Amino acid sequence: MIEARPDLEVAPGRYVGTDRPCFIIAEIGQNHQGDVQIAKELIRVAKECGADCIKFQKSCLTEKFTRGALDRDYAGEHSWGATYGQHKERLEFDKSQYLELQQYAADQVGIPLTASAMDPVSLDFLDSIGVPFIKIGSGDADNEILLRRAALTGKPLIISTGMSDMDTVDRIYATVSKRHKKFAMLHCISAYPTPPQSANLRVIETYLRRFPDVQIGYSGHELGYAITLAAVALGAKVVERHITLDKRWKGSDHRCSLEPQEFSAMVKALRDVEAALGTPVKCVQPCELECRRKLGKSLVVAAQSIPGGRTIGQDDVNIKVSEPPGLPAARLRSIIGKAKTVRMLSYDEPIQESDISYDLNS
Ligand SMILES: CC(=O)N[C@H](C=O)[C@@H](O)[C@H](O)[C@H](O)COP(=O)(O)O
Ligand SMILES: C=C(OP(=O)(O)O)C(=O)O
Repeated sequence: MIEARPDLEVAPGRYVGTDRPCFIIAEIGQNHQGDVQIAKELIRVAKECGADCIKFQKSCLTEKFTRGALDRDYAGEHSWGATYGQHKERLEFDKSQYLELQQYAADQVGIPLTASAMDPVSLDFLDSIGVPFIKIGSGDADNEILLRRAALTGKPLIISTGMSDMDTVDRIYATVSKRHKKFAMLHCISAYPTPPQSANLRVIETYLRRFPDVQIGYSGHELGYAITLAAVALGAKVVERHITLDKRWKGSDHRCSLEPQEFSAMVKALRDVEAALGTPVKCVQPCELECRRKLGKSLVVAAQSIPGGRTIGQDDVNIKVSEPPGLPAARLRSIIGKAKTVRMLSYDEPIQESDISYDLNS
């Protein structure tokens, strides 16, 4: 059971909350290949697919990595340079490119743009260009310095919790909630792709119980989107998935990203799942009435005939599909030994309300 928790305004007028539609982030990440035109195409396509927001990853490389980390060899089929630093440099947009993309997203496409802040300089940069919320990726789930600083901006935060244990997640909650509660935490497994047996979606339920006053979501890296739909069924109110124009492209994330057709199908299926979750109250739905009229069972006369004025006994009644329908089968216990016939009823006749009376003294 998911209790009410305060709504989180993640973009002007767009709230994440228990009774709100799930907020879907299309993570472009580095899938733009370092090309602004591809990035724009991805922004346009993400909007067409029904995403609520698009996201990049912003790093200041010398702030995020040590010299040694930048200089390490990074040969491989998904590498854009001989060293990790060269590879990352190629995939990083600068300030003017961000501003161009931000303007494009706002004016030409109409979708909010944000990015994960992967170091303090990038955090300040994103804050300065007025992104609607700041994403903190799993790589910084245990980075108390960045989390504290992100919380101090006062901006809404969406924080992923891949590569973390519960102590780390508790620390994220403690660090940020000391400043404010305008944040969501996303269950995430940082494996590309994530094997289904490692997705551990029940963690979402754990988070919902353990953190009753913040929003909970899911950032998925599995192949396809069935597991993401299950996350929504378990209560995720923010969903993040990578989007790509072609899964076969060079780059570490393309393979476990969703191509436009698949992303669209996920959004549609996700909206169906949300609608289908409905309410916990069991009741007959208006759309079932047609079937109930055709195949719902009625109380009918089992005996050859029942004279008027007799208290209806167990052997007098059967339950069948009847035309016209009679009293619903569920009324059985309310008439046996309690109701009297007001006229003679014959075999197979549906018993109607007007055919019986109750002796109030019996
Ligand atoms: C943990 C984290 O940051 N994960 C990100 C978000 O999911 C990923 O997009 C990485 O940036 C990407 O997989 C890195 O690939 P490479 O190392 O080839 O640039
Ligand atoms: C690493 C990121 O995300 P996640 O941890 O949710 O995959 C990110 O947003 O940059």
